[in-house]
Order: sequence, then C-alpha cells, then structure tokens
Amino acid sequence: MKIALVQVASPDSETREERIDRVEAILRGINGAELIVLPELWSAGYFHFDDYETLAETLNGPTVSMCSRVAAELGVHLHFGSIIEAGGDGRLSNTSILLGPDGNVVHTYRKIHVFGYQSKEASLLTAGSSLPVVTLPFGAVAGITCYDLRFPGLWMELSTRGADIVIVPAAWPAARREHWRLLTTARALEHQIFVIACNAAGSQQGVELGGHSRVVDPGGNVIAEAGPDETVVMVDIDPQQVQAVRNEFPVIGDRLPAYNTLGL
Ligand SMILES: O=C(O)CCC(=O)C(=O)O
Repeated sequence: MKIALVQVASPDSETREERIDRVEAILRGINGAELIVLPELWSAGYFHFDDYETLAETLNGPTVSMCSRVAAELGVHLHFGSIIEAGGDGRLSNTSILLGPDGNVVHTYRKIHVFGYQSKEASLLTAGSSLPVVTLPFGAVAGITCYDLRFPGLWMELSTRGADIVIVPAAWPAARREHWRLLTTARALEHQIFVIACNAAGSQQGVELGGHSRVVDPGGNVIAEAGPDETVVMVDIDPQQVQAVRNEFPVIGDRLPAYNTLGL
C-alpha cells in the first residue's frame, strides 16, 4: 500500500486561500498513492492563534471541500491533517478527518490534548471527547493529533480498541524534534502498529517547525523519514506486517489487563 506524506510549509506571507490552491496542485501531482496524509492545521497555520476565530471553518469550508473533491477525483483515502472547526455551538476545535476514495468522511477526530506550552491552542480550542477506530480495507485505523503523541494511556486505549495503523498529523516545533522522533518510534514499537506521522515544515510566526515526517513499522523500524523542508515522502507499507510481527513476537498478547487492579 503506497502512502504519500505531504509535509506542508505554511509561511506567514501566504493566505489560506493561496495555500489551499498550492496544496491542491501538489496533491494532484501525486501518482499511485492509496493514502495521502497532510499535517495539523496546515491551511490556517497552527501558530496563527490571533486569527483562529476568522480562520475557523465548518466541515463544508474551503479546506475540507478541496480535499474532498481531490480525494474523489484521485480515488484515494486522504487524511487532511486538521482544521480549526467552527462548531454549531460557537466552540472551536482542532478537527481531523480521513476522507474515503469517494470524498466522504470515514473517520473524524477532535484533538483531545489541546496544547498550552508556548501555545494558545488550549485557551482557544475545546478538547474533543471521542476516540474512534475505523475498519478500512487496509486495517483498523485511528487518527490522533500532535501533542497526543505524548500520552501513553491514549495509545494503550487505541491499542486495546484494535488499531493497526495510527495517523498523526502535527505542527511539532523543531526545538523538540528529537522528542518527535523518539515518541513516534516508541509508540509503533510498544503497540506493534504502523505510525504514520506527518509534520509541518518551514516557520510560522517566528517558530520553526520540525518536519521529519516519518513512517515507523510495527517492529519499530523507520521506513521513511523526510528532512526539515517542505516535501512529499512516498512509502510502501504492507498492512499484513502488523499481524506477522505480533505472531512472531507476541508482546501484545502477553500484556496483562489493568495492571492497577492486579495487587502487584
Ligand atoms: O508536544 C510538543 O512538543 C508539541 C505539541 C504541539 O506542537 C501541538 O500539539 O501542536
């Protein structure tokens, strides 16, 4: 299964509309991918906190509409990273969607751990409250977002719910790039899953983004990794590898349920 990670830069000099057009052209130039993944808040620009209200959009807004049209025209699964979603109740959330090859939504996730360290996200956005895992032709898929990488309990829950592939769009700063590399590898290895992690590149509002989008297999091997700049990374994975790795080295099978109740 071929996957394309589109590591987008969101320079301050570019408007959202210009960026949507530019990224549409990039997407249309991708050949042979079955799944395309974009970073967190690439169209709005994660660090444009003062513009969150005006950049917020609905699920019929410009980012989703373009991605849905392109997914259907190319016949691919497209994880569009995330948008600032304007909910009907006036609240904003950091919302990720995986579109199917007909352009319809197959998975929606609203970021649970909104980020507050050198970030206004936690004060501006409302945290999500559901953690779906969806069964697709290539496996059981979950999507989480950026800071969620840091929370092992969330990953344990995804693993318990049967996830084989976890997609992680991010706007992870270069200052903590080694945390990004370490955590994406560790989560794949400890849960024997594919981690498909697409980060943003470039800089926004004086913050340098880390790039280094990467795909880690269920054995903890990094099978693709970008450099720091805007780029498209293509990688071929075999989703059957999840079961093969678990059969060969049954760590997941040896896990005990609820360690805190075992009286250890
Ligand atoms: O956890 C980190 O270091 C980065 C998190 C982040 O940038 C985000 O959640 O958008």
